Amino acid sequence: MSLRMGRRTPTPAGPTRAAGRDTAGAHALTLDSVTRRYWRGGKDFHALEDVSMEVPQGHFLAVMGRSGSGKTTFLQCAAGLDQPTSGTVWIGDTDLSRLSEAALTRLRRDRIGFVFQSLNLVPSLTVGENTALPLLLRGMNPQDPAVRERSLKVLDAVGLADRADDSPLRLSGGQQQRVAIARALVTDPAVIFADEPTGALDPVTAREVLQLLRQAVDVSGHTVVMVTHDPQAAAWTDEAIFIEAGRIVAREERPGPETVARRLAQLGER
Ligand SMILES: Nc1ncnc2c1ncn2[C@@H]1O[C@H](COP(=O)(O)OP(=O)(O)OP(=O)(O)O)[C@@H](O)[C@H]1O
Repeated sequence: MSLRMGRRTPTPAGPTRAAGRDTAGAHALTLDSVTRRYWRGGKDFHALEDVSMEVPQGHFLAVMGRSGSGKTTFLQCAAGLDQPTSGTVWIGDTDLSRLSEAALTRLRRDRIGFVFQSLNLVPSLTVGENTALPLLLRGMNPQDPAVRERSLKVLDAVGLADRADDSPLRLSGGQQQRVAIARALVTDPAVIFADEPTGALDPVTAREVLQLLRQAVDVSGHTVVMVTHDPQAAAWTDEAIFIEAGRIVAREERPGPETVARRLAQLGER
């Protein structure tokens, strides 16, 4: 699966949560009646239809469903990479639909962490520099000791502080994915979106990566939204939602691998 950049119509930057919602601040991510339509084959096609959900802070959510069900569309709309046709997405108290393109770019840079299946590390930079990249994009000076300190801290959290000066090319796939997680953590984001983060890894390495995401939730209180096909991966999360034809059709709290596999099989039968 790959993330696609969507086109947005800039609107004036403005404040935040709709009047009347009394849960401000309690949720890291809120979707309210989010619909994403495409014009396809001469008619409207709903890639996402009337999706509402709230993800509390410090929650680990798995987004599951068959191929083409709408998982990537969900992730892209939730992460501000694509604009819903209707409905609203909040990151914390910020209504994404009210942000200009520039403000949205800043929000993605400063308040959202991304971990993709493809590793997206820059081979010409060291592991430490790759980790610090979001800070440098924010305008921090690479020579600032605080940058080095912060990247070493998150690299330490993923067990790779001693590789800070290495090239990412000298790391295994699993180690590179750990660097990607460190990079996602470096800005202390409101939400980390992970798109099949273990899709390219063997089961043992996948387990290490899932353990780190779990730790980011349990130890540091981060919020993680992870798209996955894998029931074993979903079993590390607090909740799995199941998407079919653009709608959330089921949810499981504390999902076990067998329950998730059964749910997925049921989706296949519908
Ligand atoms: N730009 C687009 N134009 C038209 N249709 C689209 C576009 N992007 C996605 N779709 C359609 O929306 C539906 C949901 O796609 P999406 O990529 O969200 O599914 P997915 O669950 O992530 O699938 P996979 O697991 O195979 O990556 C699919 O039918 C897809 O063809």
